[in-house]
Amino acid sequence: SVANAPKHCSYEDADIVLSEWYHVEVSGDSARILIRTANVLFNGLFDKVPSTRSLFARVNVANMQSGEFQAHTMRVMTGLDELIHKLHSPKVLDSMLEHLADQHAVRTGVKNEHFDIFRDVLYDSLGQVLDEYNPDAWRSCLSRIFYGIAGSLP
Ligand code: HEM
Repeated sequence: SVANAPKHCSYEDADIVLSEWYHVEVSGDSARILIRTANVLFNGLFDKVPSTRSLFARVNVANMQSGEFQAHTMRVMTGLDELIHKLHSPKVLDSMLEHLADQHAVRTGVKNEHFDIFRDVLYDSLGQVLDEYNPDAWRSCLSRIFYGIAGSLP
């Protein structure tokens, strides 16, 4: 709804997010960090709304260590990484968000509220993932991203 429309992700906010995210990318261990983070996010979602687990049956959520589920989590996290990298290019970002919105809209049972939960778990996890974490900048830019993907979901 309009009431949930995101705060502006300013150029300066995007700079902060990009430089703090850069730490993950140069760590030399980014794939593992991203998979671990994604598992925290999905476990957080499954704990709060257990019925969402079944949405990931196709990617073998029954075994979260499996290659299928890890490949899924890498698709999600590289997707997020690509979005973060486009925070300075709003037009490109919007078209990527639109594409992701379409990809999620076709998955019956995926709801806007699931993204709110996922987002809040992400806010809580970033402090452990990042060396430096400026929550205001991340909130301002991630709310733009989450609104773009999930704003039109039921
Ligand atoms: C930052 C947040 C997220 C990003 C960037 C993201 C990105 C993606 C991407 C790139 C795919 C693969 C699309 C494809 O190949 O068709 C995907 C699949 C999917 N996503 Fe998300 N996602 C996010 C959050 C969520 C959340 C919160 C849900 C909640 C239920 C969700 C549900 C799904 C489902 C059900 C699939 C299909 C899994 C399958 O392959 O069977 N996603 N997502």
